[in-house]
Amino acid sequence: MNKILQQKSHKGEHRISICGSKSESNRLLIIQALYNKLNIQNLSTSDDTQVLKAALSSDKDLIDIHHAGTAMRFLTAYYACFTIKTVTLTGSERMQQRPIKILVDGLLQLGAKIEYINNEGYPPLKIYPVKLKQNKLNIRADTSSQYISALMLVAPKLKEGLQINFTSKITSLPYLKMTQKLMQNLGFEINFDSKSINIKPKNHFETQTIKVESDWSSASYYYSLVALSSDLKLNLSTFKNDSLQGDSKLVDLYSSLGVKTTFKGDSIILENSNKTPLGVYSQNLNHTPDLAQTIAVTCLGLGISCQLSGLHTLKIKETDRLVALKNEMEKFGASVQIDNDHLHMTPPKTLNSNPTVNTYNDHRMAMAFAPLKTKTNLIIRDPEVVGKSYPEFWKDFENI
Ligand SMILES: O=C(O)C1=C[C@@H](OP(=O)(O)O)[C@@H](O)[C@H](O)C1
Ligand SMILES: C=C(OP(=O)(O)O)C(=O)O
Repeated sequence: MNKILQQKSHKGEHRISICGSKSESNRLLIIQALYNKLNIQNLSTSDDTQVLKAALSSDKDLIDIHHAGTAMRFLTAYYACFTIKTVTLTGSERMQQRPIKILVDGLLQLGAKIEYINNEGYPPLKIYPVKLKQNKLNIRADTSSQYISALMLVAPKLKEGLQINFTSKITSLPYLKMTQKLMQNLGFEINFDSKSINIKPKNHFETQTIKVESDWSSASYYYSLVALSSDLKLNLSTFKNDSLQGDSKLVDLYSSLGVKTTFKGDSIILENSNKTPLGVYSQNLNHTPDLAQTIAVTCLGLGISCQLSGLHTLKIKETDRLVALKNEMEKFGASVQIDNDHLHMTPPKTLNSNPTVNTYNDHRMAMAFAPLKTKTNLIIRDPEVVGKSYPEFWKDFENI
């Protein structure tokens, strides 16, 4: 199948079919588990989706979700509200360093019973079956939007729905909008303003079929590749103009990095516009945190400086992505300064040509650096990490 999809067509375009969005898929799997009446097409093939799917159909007392952040957060809310037996929820060594206290405290306000097994504030968690008593909670939204999405997804199945009040600014906002729109498309009632979200209970759910759009975050590596290759034309499917995914902002973000996007049917065509970017590339990426690595590496390959902000969530992801980016971009000769929320990169005059890039168990480190293969002879360590979100990545990439 991939062979056919990836053939170079007669128009000189390389065609790639990217699997369904992992964020959309994982949200839909929770709704499917709660209502049993949802057919999902084009489900993500990512490891993160597969572990969530397996967990939701498991009757074991110990659930291990490996590196999957959304699975950890969504299942914490799911079990805290609906489990009928005590469950231990754990993950990889890194997952046990990724904070979850904000979500757990929110659930405790509803009357949930959750204990930390090792370190307070971090997985693994022991979650007990209880009857919840409250339908309102106050929660910070500035650390990870996943905590809020987790609560939104379980809310309509709670007897009285849920009122979520924010006690801080919201980070990664488009991911909350994705949860909201996806749920509204399925018929759930949600009111969302800058201070709160109110979700009405819903018991009756008609059988529905929904098709997951392909993953825009995965598409970012092809945007980078096109930005770094003057004569490459790619056809990526299946994408739409009115995406639920905030990372569709790639279209704008890369237009000033020399990539033109054309929507054609259910595909996007990417071409190098041959408009060389000028000066320093400055962006606040708070709405698109998963694109930070791709964009920083594109700028390095293009030989332009970047000043990226809005990055404070990067240090609690698969690895501390700010440190990882600094370490690895410096191997190419770049000068990189980071603080809690920023990354400033000045490229070298000439890229070092043989660095070995470490990937820190982070799929996005491997995929973000891959397009530099057009400019250097880099080696990427542990390339199989890409399975977390895009298991077919190397096959698709090498075919181009
Ligand atoms: O809800 C989601 O599907 C996601 C939200 C984001 O996390 P944060 O809200 O923690 O930034 C993003 O980085 C992650 O890859 C997926
Ligand atoms: C941060 C990510 O995933 P998660 O938080 O779900 O592990 C990601 O895919 O870049």
